[in-house]
Amino acid sequence: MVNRVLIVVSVEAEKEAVLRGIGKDNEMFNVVVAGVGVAAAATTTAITLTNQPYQLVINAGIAGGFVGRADVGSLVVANEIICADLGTETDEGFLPLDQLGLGATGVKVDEAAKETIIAAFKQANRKVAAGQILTLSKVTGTQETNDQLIKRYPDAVAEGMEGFGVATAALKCGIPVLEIRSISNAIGPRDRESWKIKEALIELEEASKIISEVL
Ligand SMILES: O=C(O)c1cccc(C(=O)CC[C@H]2O[C@@H](n3cnc4c(=O)[nH]cnc43)[C@H](O)[C@@H]2O)c1
Repeated sequence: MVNRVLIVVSVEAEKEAVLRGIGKDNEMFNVVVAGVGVAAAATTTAITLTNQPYQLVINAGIAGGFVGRADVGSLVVANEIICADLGTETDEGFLPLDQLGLGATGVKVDEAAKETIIAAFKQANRKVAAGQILTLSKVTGTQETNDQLIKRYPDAVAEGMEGFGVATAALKCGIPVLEIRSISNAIGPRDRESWKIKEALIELEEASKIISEVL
């Protein structure tokens, strides 16, 4: 049984969806809006974690799903939170920070909490995929970048823009972390009109309700 959980989202609409799911007076959870991107996510998470004790941090929100791995309208749960653009370009391709000996680019999630939540999603007949969730500082908008990412990360299911920031802050504060997102769009050539944000927020609400029942 987890006593207090911090949920970090990037925009107000995600916070509202999460609160509809968990109940707005649920004292077990604190939902904070960090803003978009790793810097906002890391600083907000670190400041919040130093103000009060927490037993778990969850980065939640909407995300892009890799085609064939995570469909629009489904849920994704990270087994590892990866910063996919921290490193260097070379003539032979991208080299991540860890291969340069300069630090880690992945944070493992809390295994027990992850398994509990995946089982609960399945029990509730939600469509869910588990795998790496990539953090990028820009949304993938071409087929070429999509193809490079799926080649570099065969286990990746989705991409967002905050996970690694939240995870790094949680790691440095010694608090376990999860990343859970609902898929609003397929990753690939930019087609903003096709994003199903309303539907993804409804699914995020469903996911939050289930999370509040099992944690
Ligand atoms: O316009 C709206 O109503 C609205 C409501 C909720 C969220 C948004 C966002 O734009 C959230 C940005 C947030 O979404 C993540 N995201 C979603 N799809 C992708 C993607 O394909 N690649 C990377 N990130 C994605 C990301 O974490 C952003 O912070 C708008």
